[in-house]
Amino acid sequence: MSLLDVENLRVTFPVDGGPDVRAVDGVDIAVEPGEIHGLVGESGSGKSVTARSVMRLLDGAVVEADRFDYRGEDLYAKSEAEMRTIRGDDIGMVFQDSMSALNPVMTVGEQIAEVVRHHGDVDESAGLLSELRRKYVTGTSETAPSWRRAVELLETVGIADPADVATTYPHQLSGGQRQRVMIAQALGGDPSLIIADEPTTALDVTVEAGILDELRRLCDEMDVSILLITHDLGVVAETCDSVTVMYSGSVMERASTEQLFQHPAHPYTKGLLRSVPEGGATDGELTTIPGSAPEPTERPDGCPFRDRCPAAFEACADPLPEHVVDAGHATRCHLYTERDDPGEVAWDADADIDAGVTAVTDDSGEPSPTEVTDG
Ligand SMILES: Nc1ncnc2c1ncn2[C@@H]1O[C@H](COP(=O)(O)OP(=O)(O)OP(=O)(O)O)[C@@H](O)[C@H]1O
Ligand code: NI
Repeated sequence: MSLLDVENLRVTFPVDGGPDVRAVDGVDIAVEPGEIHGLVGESGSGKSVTARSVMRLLDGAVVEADRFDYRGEDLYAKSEAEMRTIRGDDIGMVFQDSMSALNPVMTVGEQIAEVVRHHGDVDESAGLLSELRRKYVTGTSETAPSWRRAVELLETVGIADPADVATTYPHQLSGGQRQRVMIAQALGGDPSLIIADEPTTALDVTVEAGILDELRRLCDEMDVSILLITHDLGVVAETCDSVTVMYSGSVMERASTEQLFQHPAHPYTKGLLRSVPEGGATDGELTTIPGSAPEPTERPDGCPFRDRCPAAFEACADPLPEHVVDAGHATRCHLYTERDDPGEVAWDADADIDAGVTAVTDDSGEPSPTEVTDG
């Protein structure tokens, strides 16, 4: 059973006096126990909205899905009180912006200890008076189990001198250390799933590599699954077991990392892959595909990528089909569907896509759409 299993997720933001914004438009996503699953796509593709829908943190949005199971139970059937326990205890979250996610006037040790106490694994009196004493008089006693656990967690995420660091405030730490503190805090609830939304985007490459290693190690050693959101396929290559590629609110392709890199099926994936240099590391944005993604309100019918796709043809205006490439590997692309007209069956999708993608990245400038409609 998948740890997280979401089918046909649609998220709509009602807009006063304008068309509603359909930020996520039919997304399937599954995270298996013990894996790091990457959610990758350009800015605005709906990655963060998808992640926040798992935490049920989308105020004002209409969230619909055919299935929204976590550990086999419908998350959207839970009460708000049950959700509060799940957030933090069962599902931890790590954000890109550690400075605004952490409390500036509390020591980092205190912030981690608070999550540990909330989780309830430690035997400590937790009455209002002792909370007030901890917060405003002396802070958590350094002999308290929750404090000792906080120091342990800081050590777990690779912080040197954890006992000292625990007594510091967020602004006294580097960006990389703060990211590690947020991971330690997420671990404080002993979660089964950590959702990390671009956790390394603001960091330089060496610090980023250290944190990705840390996530990989936590997944392998601590039995925690991770949904890792990134716009960087280099990060996916280095860190993830499997991956979902999103574009403008839709899933374009799902595969194991190996399948995706060795046999990419969707023209969008192929375009993205061309932005990853040999060796996997990238220095940032995925920019080799000419043009930009449509706003949710200006999405064309059918495949949202068709205006930028070098292999697009008239069927791409029809609703996206799903094509199974291999076990665990699926793509949503009309190039792979059987065509109704028997006169047009000879169809070498790979050649067409490859030709199209080459045309797009050709030095000659403008993309030259491949003629694929005349069979
Ligand atoms: N509260 C909101 N109201 C209206 N539209 C929203 C809201 N939140 C997000 N959107 C829209 O939903 C779409 C998806 O946004 P989302 O933040 O999920 O993208 P993303 O893939 O995480 O991008 P990035 O890489 O920039 O973080 C965007 O077009 C965005 O403008
Ligand atoms: Ni985002």
